[in-house]
Order: sequence, then C-alpha cells, then structure tokens
Amino acid sequence: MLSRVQVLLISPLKQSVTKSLISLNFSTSEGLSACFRIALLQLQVGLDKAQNLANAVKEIHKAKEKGAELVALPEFFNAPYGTQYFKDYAEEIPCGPSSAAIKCAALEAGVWVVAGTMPECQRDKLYNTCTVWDSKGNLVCVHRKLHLFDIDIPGGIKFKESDVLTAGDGITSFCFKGVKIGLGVCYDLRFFEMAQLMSKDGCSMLLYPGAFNLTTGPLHWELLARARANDLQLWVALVSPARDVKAKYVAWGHSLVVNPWGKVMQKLDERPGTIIMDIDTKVVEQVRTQIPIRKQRRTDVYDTIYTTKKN
Ligand SMILES: NC(=O)CCC(=O)C(=O)O
Repeated sequence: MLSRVQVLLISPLKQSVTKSLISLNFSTSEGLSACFRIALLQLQVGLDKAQNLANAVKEIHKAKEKGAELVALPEFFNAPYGTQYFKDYAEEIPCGPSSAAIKCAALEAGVWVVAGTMPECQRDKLYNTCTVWDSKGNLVCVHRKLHLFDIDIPGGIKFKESDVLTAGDGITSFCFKGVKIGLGVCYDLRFFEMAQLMSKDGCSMLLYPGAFNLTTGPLHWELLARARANDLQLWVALVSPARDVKAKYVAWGHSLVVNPWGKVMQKLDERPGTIIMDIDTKVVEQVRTQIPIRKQRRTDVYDTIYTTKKN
C-alpha cells in the first residue's frame, strides 16, 4: 500500500532554520512496521464493584511486569452484565471511581489501558462505554457501544440492552505507537460495515471488549473474530470476562487474538487468565501485499461509507 508522508528538512548550514516540506511515497510493506506488546485481561467480575476495580488494577500491574505496553479489559470490567445492574453501577465519565482507578493504574504502571466497558450515565441516559487511557493517565477517547444487544433465541437467550441503554452514534479509533486501533463493543463485532470503515480509516487492529454467552459464544465468537481479521486483513483481539456460572448472565470467556491471516494466535478457556501477545503490523502489510483484495474491490459497483460523523 502506498502512503504519502511529509518530511521536515532542517538545514544544518544556516543559523536560521530552513524548513522545507517534501513529500515522499513509501511502501508500508518496506520496513515502516510497528510492534507492541498487548495484554488481554480475562477478569473475574462479580457484584462487588470495589473488588472488581481492585482486581483490575492488580492485573494491570501484573501485565506491566510481563512487558505489556497496552492492556485491555473486558466488557463491564467493574460490574456484572445485566440490564438490572446497569443503572446502579453507572458512573459519569471521567469523574467516577472506575475512571479514577484506571487513570491511576495507567499512570502508576506506565501503560495504556483500554478499559473494557463500564455503564456510563450522562444526564438521564445510560451507555455501555469503553474508555482509553494513556500512560500519563490522560483520557484518550471514548467509544459508546454502537449496536445494542437485542436478541431473542427461543430456548437459548433473550436479551434487550435497549430496555435500559442508549446506543452511541460514532465510530472510534485511536493511535498507539503509530498503530491505529479501532474499537467496538461486543455486539458491534457482528457489524461488518463498522469494522470495514475502521479498516478503511487505516486501522491495523480491531479491539473488542465483549461478553458473548453460552448460546452464541460457541457458535459465533471465534468465527466472527476470524471473519473480521480475514476479510479486513488486520489483527483482531476480543476480551471477555471470565465465566461465572452463578451469574445471571454467564459469559463465554475465550478471549483471543487473531492475526491478519485469520489464524487464532492465542486463546483462553473460560477461566480467569491473561493473554500476552506481540502485535506486529508487518504481518498486516504482508497479507495485504500477497492477497491484494484491498486494491481489487469494485468500488465502481459497491462501497461502504459513513453517513454520519466520526468520533
Ligand atoms: N454483550 C453483548 O453484546 C453480547 C453479544 C452476544 O452475545 C452476541 O451473540 O452477539
């Protein structure tokens, strides 16, 4: 893939700095790759919010000891998942205790944190919201779940987030060590167009905190992750809470990382655990060069476009 960069030239021969902007073409398959270490924390989450936060903070520090630079938490890392809980556990962002705990952990550990999701209240509305914190404790961006989880599978699962939650209205990505990472929350994973727009925006990785269940988890969790990775030729990471069989909503677990070839690189089972994985964007460029579907799309016949604002 060809990209254009602007290079600032500074002449050493003159006292006054001569600034000259030139443009270069370069191939991102030729060495301009980036690499970083990610940790996915499959946390045990229960009814006690303070304990959930303390556990998340402890595991962030442990991930740092293992060399992680970016640490991702699951959907609802601070609260049990269920429409009956959202209101009681909701906080304003960034002034609630969960934001404070994660901000402090990111700063103290010196890592970036993708803080899974938490129930967010703003005015009279509730959202399922992912926050991203840099290693100085700054809030980098916020993604509100765009597609609410409303399904009804007789004999399987019935869930209606929209009874309580309001959907977000934007697509969100952030830049980490030169790598653009797109964010989605759980059910968002099912919507290819959203992922494709993040890919078109230059994302080399998509990260989804999520909590599938025992009906759809075995059927679709890994399949969707591999589909997104293969279709869009990028890294995909899914981070689930660990399974609690006594909970009202039983999470599937099985956090995983899929590479841009669609191969599952690491996967947990249903128990608490951590994935540590080195993400190299060279692999993105390799597969995109070798199977160049991105250049072969028939955008004269079809396309996927934004119809509203980007976050
Ligand atoms: N929390 C969620 O959005 C669950 C999504 C899910 O289980 C699915 O099948 O989709």
